[in-house]
Amino acid sequence: MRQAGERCELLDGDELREGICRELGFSRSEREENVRRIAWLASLLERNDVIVLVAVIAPYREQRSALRHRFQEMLEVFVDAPLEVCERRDPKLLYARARNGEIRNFTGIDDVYEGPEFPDVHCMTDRETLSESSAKVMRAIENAPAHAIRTAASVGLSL
Ligand SMILES: Nc1ncnc2c1ncn2[C@@H]1O[C@H](COP(=O)(O)OS(=O)(=O)O)[C@@H](OP(=O)(O)O)[C@H]1O
Ligand SMILES: Nc1ncnc2c1ncn2[C@@H]1O[C@H](COP(=O)(O)OP(=O)(O)O)[C@@H](O)[C@H]1O
Repeated sequence: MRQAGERCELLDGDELREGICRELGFSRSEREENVRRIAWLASLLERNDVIVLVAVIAPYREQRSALRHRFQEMLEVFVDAPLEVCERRDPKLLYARARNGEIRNFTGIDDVYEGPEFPDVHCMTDRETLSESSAKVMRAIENAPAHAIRTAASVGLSL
């Protein structure tokens, strides 16, 4: 996206949990607070015409839908894979640690994940390549009305 001249930013749950969300754990209220802070940051960036990719678990359907009104435009991307595929990948060995009881309240093992019923983009990562999944996301952003308006504004059109 940057190569295409877009102003964009990636907010990754993992990284923000070492920064502005440092003291938060994984109880329901802490996950909600984590997502609330990240959404607040994303809305500030959006206000400044930045396209923000928010890579968080955000496990609660109700909170995700409540956040929609905070944004001029929000696309919900479901990065989906069956549990057994996640466990096979296990790049950080967290599933293994959750299975042997070292980590409690782990999403998908002993904690809830309420998948979106009607995501704007559905990436079935066990059946598509990384570039197919990212192309889907890029297409959805390009087709989003707010993006079209911004692009038109930057070339001097009015919609
Ligand atoms: N108990 C438990 N459950 C889920 N995830 C855990 C847990 N403990 C640590 N981790 C690591 O934290 C990352 C998920 O953090 P998020 O901020 O995205 O989660 S949430 O939206 O607040 O639910 C997630 O990072 P990613 O692997 O990059 O998704 C995990 O590595
Ligand atoms: N289509 C796809 N989209 C996203 N990730 C994929 C896809 N296919 C395979 N993967 C793999 O899934 C894993 C995702 O791990 P990671 O980046 O740690 O995810 P997260 O930080 O979102 O939990 C990586 O090993 C990645 O290569």
